[in-house]
Amino acid sequence: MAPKVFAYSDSESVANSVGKYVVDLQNKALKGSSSFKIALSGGSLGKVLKKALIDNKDIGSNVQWEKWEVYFSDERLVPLNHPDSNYGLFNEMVLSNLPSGVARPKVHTINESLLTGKDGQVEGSDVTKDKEIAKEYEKSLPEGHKFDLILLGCGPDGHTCSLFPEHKLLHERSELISYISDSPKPPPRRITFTFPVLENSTAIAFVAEGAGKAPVLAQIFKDSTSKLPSKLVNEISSGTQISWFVDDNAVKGVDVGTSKY
Ligand SMILES: O=C1O[C@H](COP(=O)(O)O)[C@@H](O)[C@H](O)[C@H]1O
Repeated sequence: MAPKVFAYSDSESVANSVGKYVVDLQNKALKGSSSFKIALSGGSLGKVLKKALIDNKDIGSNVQWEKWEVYFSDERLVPLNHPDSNYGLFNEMVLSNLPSGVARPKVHTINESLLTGKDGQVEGSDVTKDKEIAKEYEKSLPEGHKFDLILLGCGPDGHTCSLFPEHKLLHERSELISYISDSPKPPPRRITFTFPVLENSTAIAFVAEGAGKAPVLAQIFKDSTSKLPSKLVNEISSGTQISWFVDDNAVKGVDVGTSKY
C-alpha cells in the first residue's frame, strides 16, 4: 500500500485532520477491543496533539480517554518531569490540560527508578540500566506488540522514533525495544521501538510541518536509493496503513500526490 499524504495550508488544519484520524482509528479499534493502543512520539508532535485533542473541543469530546493505552515510540532516558522527556511533553501538552472529571488514559512510561546519576539522568558509559529500562518497557507492550496506531515525527535528518540514519538499530530484529547510547540528537541515551513493532502496527501516521522538512521529504518520497529511517517506514510491506499529515511548506517543491483526509 502506497503511503497517503494529506496536506493543508496551515497548522490548525493539519492538527484537526490528525485529530479526526485518531478518533476514527480509536472508534474502529474499540469495535473489536476494550482498549485503543496508541504510541506517541515527542518533538513537534506535542503541540499538534494539544491543538487536535484539547483545543478542538469537538474532537476532544469524542476521545474515549479511559479506553486509551498510551505508549511512547521512543523515550529519552531522563526523569519524567525533565524538559527532554517525551512523556513529560505529552503530560504538559495533553494530560495536564484534560478537563477535571475526564477519566485519564493508562500511560506506559519508562521505569524512572532505574535512572541513575545526577538529577536522575543516566551518566557514564555503563549501559546496564539502559538495557534494563528497554527490557522492562518491552515487557509492558500490548499483547503481540500490536498497536492500533503509532504517531511518528520525522526529523530533518530523516530519523523517526530514535532510529537514526545508518544506525545499527535499523537492522534490529530480535529486540522490540532497544536502547541507544549514541543518539546524534541530544540527549544521547534513549530507548526506541524497533522495526518489528512498527511493522506490526495496524496504522502509522507521520506528522511533519514547516519548510525545514521539505528537503528530507523530497529524499523520502523521490529518492529511490535513500535508506533514511522514515523512508524505510514508508516501505513497510506488512499491510500497515501509512499516512503523512503535512502542511504545504513541508512538501513545497516535492512532487508528491496529496489529498485531504
Ligand atoms: O528526538 C526526537 O525527534 C523526533 C522528530 O521530532 P520533530 O520535532 O522533528 O518532529 C521525534 O519524533 C522523536 O519522538 C523524538 O524523540
